[in-house]
Amino acid sequence: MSRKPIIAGNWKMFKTIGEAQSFFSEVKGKAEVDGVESVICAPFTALPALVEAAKGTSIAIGAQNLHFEDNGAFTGEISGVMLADLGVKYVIIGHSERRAYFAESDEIVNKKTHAAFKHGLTPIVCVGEKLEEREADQTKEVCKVQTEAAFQGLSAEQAAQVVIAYEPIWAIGTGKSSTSADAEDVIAYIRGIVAGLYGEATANAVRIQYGGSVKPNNVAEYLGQANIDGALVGGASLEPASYIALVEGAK
Ligand SMILES: O=C(CO)COP(=O)(O)O
Repeated sequence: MSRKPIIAGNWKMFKTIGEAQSFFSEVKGKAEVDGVESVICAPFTALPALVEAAKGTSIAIGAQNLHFEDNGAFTGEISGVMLADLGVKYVIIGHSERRAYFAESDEIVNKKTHAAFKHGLTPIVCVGEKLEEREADQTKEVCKVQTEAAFQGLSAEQAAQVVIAYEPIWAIGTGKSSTSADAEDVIAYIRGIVAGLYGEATANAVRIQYGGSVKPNNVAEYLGQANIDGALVGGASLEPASYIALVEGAK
């Protein structure tokens, strides 16, 4: 079963429109490698310019959040209708920063995942444990609960399209990455959770990324693991040369 590797940059709350455009002009043609999917998840304000710049390239553009309703009195929110209208292809859902700072529950993550599919967007659903949960040996239980909740009510066909990002929270932005063996162990377990819900064929189709202090110098090691299909990268996705190296490292 061959799954196409997927490198996704999560810019978080970084880059103006001009900065996004200049980044894109530097990675165009370079962060495009046969056999590797390359996705840039940018702030909402930079999305129209990036979608325009990405036309005719193999780089896909993603958002970092969406609201689960299509329209309504939800001041400050952006819906799947609006993202699809822009030409956005991916959306990150349930990032640990959104769970921690914006009170996103497993139930909200599930609603957002359904909303993504409703509008033809591919969800990148984030799961992962806190440091205290890891220390209490609860990593797998936390990932099981989050994964099962996120997939609630999805058809097998939809489930196969989900990209899961396993991001141990203690490894995000800390420089303390999980060892590739530990990440592989948890990711293989998460694939088993999907198999339990939908069967082996669906589980074998789902792509699962590792995220947390991924850099050009360690990306290949993660991608070399049997169950790790890509990386969701924060800090190291912000510089063009580094982003290009990440995509090349996923070959
Ligand atoms: O949160 C992350 C990606 O979503 C990981 O961030 P860093 O790559 O900066 O650790």
